[in-house]
Amino acid sequence: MAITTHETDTDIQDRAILVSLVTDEIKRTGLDPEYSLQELVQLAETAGVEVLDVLRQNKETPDSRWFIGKGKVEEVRMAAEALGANTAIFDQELSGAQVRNLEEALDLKIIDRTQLILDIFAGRAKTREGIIQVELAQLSYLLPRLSGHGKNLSRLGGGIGTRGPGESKLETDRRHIRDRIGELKRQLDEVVKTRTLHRERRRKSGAVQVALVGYTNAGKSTLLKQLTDADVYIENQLFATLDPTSRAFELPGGKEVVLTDTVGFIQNLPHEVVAAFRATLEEVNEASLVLHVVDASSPNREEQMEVVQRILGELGAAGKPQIVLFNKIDICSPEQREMLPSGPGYLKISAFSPDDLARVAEAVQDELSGETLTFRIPGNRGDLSSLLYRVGDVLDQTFDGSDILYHVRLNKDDYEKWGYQLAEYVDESAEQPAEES
Ligand SMILES: Nc1nc2c(ncn2[C@@H]2O[C@H](COP(=O)(O)OP(=O)(O)OP(=O)(O)O)[C@@H](O)[C@H]2O)c(=O)[nH]1
Repeated sequence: MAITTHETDTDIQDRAILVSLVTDEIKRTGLDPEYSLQELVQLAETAGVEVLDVLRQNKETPDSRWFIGKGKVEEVRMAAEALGANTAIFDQELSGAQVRNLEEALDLKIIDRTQLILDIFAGRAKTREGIIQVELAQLSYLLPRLSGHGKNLSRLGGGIGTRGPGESKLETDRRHIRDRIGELKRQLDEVVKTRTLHRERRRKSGAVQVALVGYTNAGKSTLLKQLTDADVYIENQLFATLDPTSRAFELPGGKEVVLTDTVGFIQNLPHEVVAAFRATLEEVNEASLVLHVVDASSPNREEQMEVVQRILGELGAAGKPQIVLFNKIDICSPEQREMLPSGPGYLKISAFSPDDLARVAEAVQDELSGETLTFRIPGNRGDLSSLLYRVGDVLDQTFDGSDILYHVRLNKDDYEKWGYQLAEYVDESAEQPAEES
């Protein structure tokens, strides 16, 4: 028997029917709806939901009242009754009216993909910044979906879709929610300011940043832990990491860099999430190097890599130097291994293999170490001499008439930033000192 949505016991186990509507528009995007649905199953399980059945419909356009066709509504109702479901989760975004109509027709709690992701985020956020960002994303999502009386919200029972902003808060009117959004944005601005100060401090201290990015569940946290011995939360679940975690990571040459794990990416990452998490995600822009962790064992590896590149592009980080780490090679089939691209910028690894971790550390060191250049600086340009000392590692200096010759080791990122001032002083005829081994 279906449990009605009037229940308020927060311990109720959500038992859900999953529903996917494949419209012509979705077909045009080229995204695989079956893959999306598989991911929805994983998301639901991550949120602690028991998935009872999965129903699909193909339809040119969504129904404006129920999203799916009327016949399909009846099918969902019958399945829910037969299996004892209390929730229906839709793989696509629903409008407020569609949620209300479906609730009425089915007497089930109605959740869509975005709400499910936001709900997982709400359960995971730990830092103040993360908590503010999730609430902001949830309220931005809910505001345009509020009915005049907020009826759909007050009918929500316990379990998924109800974490984060408390029910009493949700029952208040739109103005109240707008005020709260304004307040959260102010709080977030404060947090962002503090974060910017920290970044400035890190930059001044010369700490080099390396960002781990990747599709959710690719193994970013595992790598962070393995590379730095950090105590990091790892789960075979989506979005185990929500708040960015930074740890010192020592390179083989002894230099320390700051390694940061960011929130996992996913296709159709709700735009409320991207907007609210922009400040966190933009940490990637501060990095000198991006380590793109890929689950090489996933049958959807290529789509996942594309999603990550697209989101990096949206964040303005597409041009960053990048090393692709094909992770979980230990569980890849020989065919999967063979399909992987190889060459510079690609490594095939298992996060559990010490040898592979050493190769990662070496690749990071090589990528960051940059090159040694000789600069011929006129003796009266003390400003350029001090710039060289500030941004590079001056190996030695010799006088040549009124000029000073500097041998300087510059990392690529610094050279990109400062090179324009120094480029015309590079002395290409000078002999480079031998590389340190
Ligand atoms: N077999 C195998 N499993 C791995 C490897 N690396 C990570 N895993 C497993 O993959 C799962 C996900 O790992 P996480 O490190 O939590 O992944 P994540 O990318 O941080 O995930 P999000 O927090 O969702 O972004 C865990 O069960 C890990 O134990 C690997 O090299 N080989």
